[in-house]
Formats: sequence, structure tokens, C-alpha cells
Amino acid sequence: MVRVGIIGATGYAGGELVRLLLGHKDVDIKWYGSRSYVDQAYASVYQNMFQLVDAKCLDDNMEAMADQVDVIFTATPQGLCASLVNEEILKKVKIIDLSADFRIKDVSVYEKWYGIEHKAPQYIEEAVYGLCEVNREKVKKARLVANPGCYPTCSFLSVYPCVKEGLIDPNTIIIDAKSGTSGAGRGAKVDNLFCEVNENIKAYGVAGHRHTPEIEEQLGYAAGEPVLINFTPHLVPMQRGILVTVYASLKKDVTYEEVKAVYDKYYNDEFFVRVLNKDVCPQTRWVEGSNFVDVNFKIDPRTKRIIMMGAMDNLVKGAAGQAVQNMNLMFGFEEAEGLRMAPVFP
Ligand SMILES: NC(=O)C1=CN([C@@H]2O[C@H](COP(=O)(O)OP(=O)(O)OC[C@H]3O[C@@H](n4cnc5c(N)ncnc54)[C@H](OP(=O)(O)O)[C@@H]3O)[C@@H](O)[C@H]2O)C=CC1
Ligand SMILES: CC(=O)N[C@@H](CCC(=O)OP(=O)(O)O)C(=O)O
Repeated sequence: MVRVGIIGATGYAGGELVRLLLGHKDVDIKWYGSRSYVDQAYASVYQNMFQLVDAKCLDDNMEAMADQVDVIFTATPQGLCASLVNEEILKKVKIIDLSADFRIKDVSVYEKWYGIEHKAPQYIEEAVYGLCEVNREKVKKARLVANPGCYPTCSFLSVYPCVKEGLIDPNTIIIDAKSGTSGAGRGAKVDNLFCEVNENIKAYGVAGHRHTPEIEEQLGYAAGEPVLINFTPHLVPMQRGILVTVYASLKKDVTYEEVKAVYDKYYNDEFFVRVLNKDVCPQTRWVEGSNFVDVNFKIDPRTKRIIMMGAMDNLVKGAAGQAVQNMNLMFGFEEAEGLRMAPVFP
């Protein structure tokens, strides 16, 4: 059994990790880390865990945790993981960080977009960007994994085949993204109150969202050259789910069959990426509660652009599910262990 500790187990991403890990046959959760609920029963924070989890919440002492577990998930605000991690800890445990602390390789870019000083830049180079479909072999050997962001996961996987195969000009990419409110976390914020979100839709972070450089960096690796994009997220009145609609200019005339063959080349063997049938547009309801990303595309010969689409559950493939997928790779388990659940409906 792999012994697991979670720092931030009381947040939305941490709660989803608990739900998924309870269904993993090779995992024993030893430490439910919290800041505000220390000594309180975990199931009193999340009543869906009544009679399923008896443990009480513990603190966020990463050093003490490292003596008792094999892997630590940090599902905490930006900057916390970097402020806790050190060599002693990394000698004892593997770390999967769900925050953005180790996603961006250029520390000055991280500090600019996140507005905080990076407390452990010495580990940025070593950290592996945990997008399993692309970095699978590196993840297997990693001791520190940077779990990708939710919007970046959905955006990147939706366009990756077209960028990698040079079908589109990557610098013409425009990503229109929408997220449910759980993406903003459980902490109380006026913007996320029912009356603010319900019956409403709005853009936010326009021309300045912190996921922009993360998406650009990963697309840059795929394109083999620096990439600049426009990324506009929207908050929609749903609990879970991300939908992205991505526009880009085609470099040459292509047929549906040619582009479909490119998507199949990259995703035929990827269990969690489903390329939908012709003309079927991804919907968040068809992936909810699952680790799937549904993708598809449509060519617009009039404008010589291609429209690429993706849908994903922000808390699963966008956070906890992808983190478990990474853990499976790091510990030599079957990659889909604990993650084979079908999406819920309705
Ligand atoms: N929500 C999502 O869809 C996604 C989230 N993520 C990332 O996961 C991380 C957590 O996000 P999310 O679950 O939404 O956030 P929440 O606000 O729901 O949860 C934050 C968690 O961190 C804990 N925490 C907060 N401050 C501290 C601190 N100073 N020391 C220790 N623990 C602390 C909280 O503990 P307590 O409750 O006890 O105060 C809580 O458990 C973030 O980095 C986020 O970017 C990544 C992808 C998607
Ligand atoms: C709706 C909403 O607010 N979403 C969050 C993104 C989710 C998240 O926590 O970001 P990471 O994926 O980088 O961890 C935001 O826009 O900042």
C-alpha cells in the first residue's frame, strides 16, 4: 500500500483527491492536512465522507508528514508548496503539487504573473510538468511533479495535435474558456456567491490570466518555438466543468479526414482523451465526475481557420484525477487505477 498525505485536504481539489483515493486499491490515506480544521473529524467538514473516513484533520507539517507517508499531495494556495519543500523531505517522499509553484520553468515569469516570490527556485528545473499524455516517461522517474492547471490541461490537449503536426499557426491561437465555480476554490469570496454567479456569465482575467504563460510555455514545446496566445476565461453558473473553444489559422488547406488522422495519431492510445465523432461538440455534462477530456474540431474553409473544442471536469482531470494519474505512473501502478469511473449523468 502506498501511504498518502494531503496538505489542503479540506479544499475542493483536496476533497476530490480524497474521494478518488478512497476508490484506489493500493492507497491508504494517512494524513488529512488542513489549516483551519485541525483536530476536527474530516467527515464533519465533508459529510459525504460520513462513515467512510474516520480520521481527524491534522496540520500542514510537511516534515512530520514525510516520516509517515510515501507521497504528499499539496492542494494548497500558490506559494505554499514552494515554501515547505526541502531536500530532506524530497529524500523521503514524492511530492505532487496541485498548485502552480513548479509548472513554469522561468522563475521570473512565475513571479511576474503570480505576484509572489518563489521560495524554492532550486527545484523548478527538476520538477516534471505532470501532463501524463505528453510527459509520461519523465513522470515515472520524478520525485516532484507539477500537476498542470485546469484551463491549461483542457486547452493544451484540445490543440496539441494540430500544433505538434504544424497544421496551424500557433501564434494565431485564441482560447475562449469557461469554468464552473468550483474552479475558484472553497474559500468565501463575494464574486462566487450564489447571487453573483447564478443566471450570469462574465469574462475575467482578460489579457492577464495567470494560466496564459503556462499554456504558452507548453504550446511552445510542442511547436518548437515561442508561442503567444490570447486566453480569455469566463465564469459560468455551474459547479464543475471547463469548456474551451479554440480558434487558429490553418497553414494549408486540409480535409476533415486529414485532421482526424492527426488527432487519432496522438490520442488513439490515450484512455483519458476521447476524440468525439464528426460534428459532435464536447459538453461538460459528458465528462462530469470523470478523468476524461473530450475533444473535437471543425474546419471552417470560409475563414481558413480551425475551431478546436475540449470539455473536462476541472476537479478531476483538471486537478485531483490528473494528480492520481501522476501518482500511478510514479509508483508503477496501472495508469487508470482508481480513475476508470464513467462520467455522472444527469
Ligand atoms: N479548484 C480547482 O478546480 C483547481 C484547483 N487547483 C489548485 O489546487 C490548489 C487548491 O485549490 P482549491 O482546492 O480550489 O482551493 P480551496 O480554497 O478550496 O482549498 C485550499 C486548501 O488549502 C488549505 N490552505 C489554505 N491556506 C493554507 C495555508 N497557509 N497552509 C496550509 N493549508 C492552507 C485550505 O485549508 P483549510 O480549509 O483548512 O483552511 C484548503 O484545504 C490551488 O493551488 C489551485 O490552484 C488546480 C486545478 C483545479
Ligand atoms: C473559476 C476560477 O476561478 N478558476 C481558477 C482556476 C482554477 C485553479 O485553481 O487554478 P489552477 O488550475 O492553476 O490550479 C482561476 O481562474 O484562477
